[in-house]
Amino acid sequence: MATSDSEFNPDLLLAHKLPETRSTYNERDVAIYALGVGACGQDAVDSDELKFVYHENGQEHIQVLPTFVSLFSLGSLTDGLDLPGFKYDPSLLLHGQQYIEVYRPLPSKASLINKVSLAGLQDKGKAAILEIETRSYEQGSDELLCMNRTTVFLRGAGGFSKSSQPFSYKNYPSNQGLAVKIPQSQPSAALLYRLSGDYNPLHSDPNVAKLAGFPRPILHGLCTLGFAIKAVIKCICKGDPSAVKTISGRFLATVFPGETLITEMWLQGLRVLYQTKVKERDKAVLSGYVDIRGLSSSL
Ligand SMILES: CCCCCCCCCCCCC/C=C/C(=O)SCCNC(=O)CCNC(=O)[C@H](O)C(C)(C)COP(=O)(O)OP(=O)(O)OC[C@H]1O[C@@H](n2cnc3c(N)ncnc32)[C@H](O)[C@@H]1OP(=O)(O)O
Repeated sequence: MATSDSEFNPDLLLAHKLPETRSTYNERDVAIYALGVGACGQDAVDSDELKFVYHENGQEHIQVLPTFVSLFSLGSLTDGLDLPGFKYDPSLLLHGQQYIEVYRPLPSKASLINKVSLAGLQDKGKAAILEIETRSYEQGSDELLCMNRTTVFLRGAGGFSKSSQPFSYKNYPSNQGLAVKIPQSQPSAALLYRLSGDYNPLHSDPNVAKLAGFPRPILHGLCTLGFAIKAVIKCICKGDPSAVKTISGRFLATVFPGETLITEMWLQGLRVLYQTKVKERDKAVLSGYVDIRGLSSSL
């Protein structure tokens, strides 16, 4: 029997090949990103952060925050995806989680090829949870630089399972997942962060935000993640971004630009557990972990 493209069809969906994307960046992009997640926002000569925006002390290259690689997972995808055999409303999409692995120190400029695949789909009844994996290779050397797994929470797209057991697909094993105050994000935080490439109007246009069910534009999840991981690098890694191996984060609640983010962290061996809260509402908005390569002996 023929099925229409909008009817749920797991065979069609899981066989669907997502297009490769390309990312090219330079030191200017790296610095704009760092400013967008608050680097030097409190102190323009902060010795832990100046290296992310400037050739401090004549250093040869600007250093790259590990969360910068999350930008490679966006590519052309922020405009939405046509998925055969699956129907969803892009205006109700929320970023649910981000998982990042960084395999080597990031160059301050590069051209990358991003291989994109569907890593998971789950029916949660009121929503569908879709996971997209992006493996980024340096053009020329074909060396794998990093991997992002992006979870999107598609409100209103659940309830598609055809049997009594909710549909659940994952192509990877499921065992993968001090207190510091960080500055108040500026009311313009989302407008600055979007210059790093996520132009979704949910973060800038009051009318689009209202249609999606929010009183005003909300902050990009990856901006909150960038603020949180920068705090972990400062407090636990002594400012060394190359100490970060893996990052995992789940977006628990929305953040509005201008709210104060507080990140708390706990060290368990080489894993840092962290939680970010909005101070004004005492609400947890992000939690997760960072796996680090080693600890400085003075910690
Ligand atoms: C098909 C389209 C693909 C497009 C391609 C996209 C590729 C890349 C694009 C990336 C995204 C770009 C757009 C960016 C948007 C943003 O940045 S939005 C801002 C950041 N995100 C947020 O602010 C979301 C904050 N979180 C929330 O508002 C809520 O947590 C929630 C997501 C609305 C869920 O809350 P709720 O409805 O109350 O869910 P629950 O009842 O608690 O749980 C139901 C089940 O869902 C699981 N779950 C809950 N939260 C998440 C989550 N964040 N991620 C993943 N899964 C989640 C939860 O465990 C429950 O499951 P079960 O336990 O099995 O029942």
